[in-house]
Amino acid sequence: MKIAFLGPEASFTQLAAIQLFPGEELVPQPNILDCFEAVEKGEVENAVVPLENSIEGTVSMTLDYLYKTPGIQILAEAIMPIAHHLMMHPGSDSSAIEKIYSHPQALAQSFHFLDTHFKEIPKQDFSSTAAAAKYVSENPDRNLAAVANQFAANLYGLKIIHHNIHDFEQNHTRFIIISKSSESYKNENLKVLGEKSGLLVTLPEDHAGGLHQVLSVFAWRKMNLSKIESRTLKTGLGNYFFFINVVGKWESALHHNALEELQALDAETHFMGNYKEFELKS
Ligand SMILES: O=C(O)C(=O)C[C@]1(C(=O)O)C=C[C@@H](O)C=C1
Repeated sequence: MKIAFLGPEASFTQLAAIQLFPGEELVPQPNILDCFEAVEKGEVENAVVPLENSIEGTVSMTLDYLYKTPGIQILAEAIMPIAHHLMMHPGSDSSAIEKIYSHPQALAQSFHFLDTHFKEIPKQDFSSTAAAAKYVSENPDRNLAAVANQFAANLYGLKIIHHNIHDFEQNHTRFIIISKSSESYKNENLKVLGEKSGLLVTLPEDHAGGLHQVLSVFAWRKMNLSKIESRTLKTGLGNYFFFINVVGKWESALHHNALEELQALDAETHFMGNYKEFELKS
């Protein structure tokens, strides 16, 4: 089985993919869009992408492509502890850092540390923490630094100059397995933390109480929502879709006619799947 992941090697997403698909062929992708396209084109069976972080919140590119890519299902979620370190080429001068590179999520999760200690040093977004580490290792003649994990430091031969620079100790990222199939994902080696369903809902034309109507579909059925997040449709200010998580198993008739009721409200609804949440090691 081929699995796409946000690469290159030693990205946090790869660390998640290795635990989710031990022994399978992992195919690194330059960015999150490429992961979705690889699944959509059938180049791979599944992909692992980051969805949300406990410090910085949702990875907006993932949410956007969940909405935009037709026929995508979520097969599972996986929660992994995240530790960011600041690293440089061993021969570089850590007192004269020229620029700090990393994924925007990693820079944001380490914002206070970087603003306190390296306020004047320019930061630059990269497609992943591992890509930033790889770039720093390929430019030993400049005093560059990357925010990445221990595996990236080892793989790309970088020296960690500051450990655990993420601003909050409890730092976890939620990854999802995306696929065009809806077959259930199982992994006996991972602890199951819970179960939920994901829905993407676009409200009927903007009218007072529209969101209330949508939420009431869940409320009177006593469907517990663990997340509801609005995200711009990019069709103009104030136009949103909502990503909604319903806790627990997606029961039979009761929950299914919730989808019919949402459609009846002209709330465009995509059911992304009923899936388990697994615990990963860092
Ligand atoms: O850049 C990486 O290494 C990734 O796997 C992406 C990502 C993310 O987008 O959230 C994954 C975990 C961390 O939160 C930091 C970055």
